[in-house]
Amino acid sequence: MCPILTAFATSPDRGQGLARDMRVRWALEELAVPHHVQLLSFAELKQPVHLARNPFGQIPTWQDGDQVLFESGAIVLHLAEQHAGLLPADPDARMRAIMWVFAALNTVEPPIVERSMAWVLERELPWYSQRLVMLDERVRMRLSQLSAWLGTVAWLDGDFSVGDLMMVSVLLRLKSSGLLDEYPKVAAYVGRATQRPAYQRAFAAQLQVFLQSTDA
Ligand SMILES: N[C@@H](CCC(=O)N[C@@H](CSCc1ccc([N+](=O)[O-])cc1)C(=O)NCC(=O)O)C(=O)O
Repeated sequence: MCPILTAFATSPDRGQGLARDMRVRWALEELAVPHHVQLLSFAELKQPVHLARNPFGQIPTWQDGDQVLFESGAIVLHLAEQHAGLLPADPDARMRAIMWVFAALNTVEPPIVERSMAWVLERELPWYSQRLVMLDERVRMRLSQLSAWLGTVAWLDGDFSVGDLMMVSVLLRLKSSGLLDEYPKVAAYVGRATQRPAYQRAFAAQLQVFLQSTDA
């Protein structure tokens, strides 16, 4: 039985690859793991059968036989542990790659998501433009720090790893903001990663879902 990844049947991002199944799709392609994608409607997310997989009623989830996981970070790390290619063999380098996954999810993603959700939920409110200045500055701080860390290296810590996959996945949510372009080293880093054939295959697969949906 092929493992199953769940994803949106109709993603609000209209095929831009911003929903969090994309980072799992990317890892699956990097690791060449056969899998089936089960597409769920928003209503199905909240049905008991999916809540049994993820109590928060969200995608992605990963089901491999009796094992069921939710949280894209946990799924990606599980895949990286199970299959060679995204985690170094050296124990210290391995832990540093995992460290960068947490940095992506816990330090870099929060200001990016807060900025993105403010646009979705607050852009009509009178104080939005003032708040956006602060939100942009908090994102710029992380981009500036990443830029300084990257310096002249290709990836965050040695070879491309699960840490880079997660960091780039988080940064891509800034694609339309223009903020990435203010930091050429970070923009080039994201560009390098999205040129990877595995990313391209994963992106094409999720785009196909949108193109085949009634929303296209
Ligand atoms: N921490 C969890 C969060 C998962 C999550 O946020 N899932 C979202 C989709 S990815 C988040 C997302 C949604 C849309 C865009 N977009 O750009 O349109 C980007 C990201 C979801 O299922 N939402 C449905 C719900 O909560 O009812 C993880 O990393 O797996």
